[in-house]
Amino acid sequence: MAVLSVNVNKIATLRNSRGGDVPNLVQVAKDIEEFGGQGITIHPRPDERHIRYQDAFDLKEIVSTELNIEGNPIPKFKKLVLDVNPEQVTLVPDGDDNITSDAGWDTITHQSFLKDVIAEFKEAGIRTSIFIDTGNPALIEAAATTGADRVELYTEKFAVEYGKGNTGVITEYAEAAKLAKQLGMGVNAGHDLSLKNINFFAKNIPELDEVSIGHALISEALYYGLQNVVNMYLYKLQDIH
Ligand SMILES: CC(=O)[C@@H](O)[C@H](O)COP(=O)(O)O
Ligand SMILES: NCC(=O)COP(=O)(O)O
Repeated sequence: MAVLSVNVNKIATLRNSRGGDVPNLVQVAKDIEEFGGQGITIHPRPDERHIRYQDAFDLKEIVSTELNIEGNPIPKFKKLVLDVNPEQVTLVPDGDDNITSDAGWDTITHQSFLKDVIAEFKEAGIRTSIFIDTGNPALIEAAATTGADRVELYTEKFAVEYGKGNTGVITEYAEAAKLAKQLGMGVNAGHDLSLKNINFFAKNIPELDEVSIGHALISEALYYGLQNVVNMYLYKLQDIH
């Protein structure tokens, strides 16, 4: 069964909206683990509009499952990750002013940059993952040459097309996952995964190691409650192969 890593960016967004400490990010992360969550994901952005760099240190102290830090490896992000030493780092090619992540890496153009960054993180004992688009096998092949442990399949297109009933979109994800595994990499996935689409996605991607889910999960928790939602995802991910 794929590991469920809960992205808590939106908890930090809510906290920051009042400038205080409600909700308390560390407590929410502890509760998510208590409810069955198998990982905590954060994506500190350069303007720290939701996750602050200090949050990464605070979470490292208490996360007992797996801390995954996502971001573009600009110098201050690299330093943060090396100082915090999470279980996993996911490299995402975001611009500074991105509203959210909107593309995977061009692993061909940035092959040597990624190789160097990945070597540094691996040296520190941190598992590495590269955020990647599907549909072009050459990008997965180039990802493998960087030494990355895993790829994270960027699932926005899947979510949009599946939402319109175009279930055939899964083929490019299935092929990308299969190729990544053949090349010796693990397979993560994320972006816009939700209670509506997670079961179909996971059922069709037997190679799936981990999903990171935030925006939809926190929105769904407004209706069902956080504990129920975590368990609904676990149920939809369990033993489906
Ligand atoms: C890498 C990725 O897929 C993103 O979904 C990201 O982690 C979410 O970031 P925001 O919460 O800033 O939209
Ligand atoms: N890596 C994807 C992630 O952490 C969460 O993305 P989203 O569910 O907030 O779209």
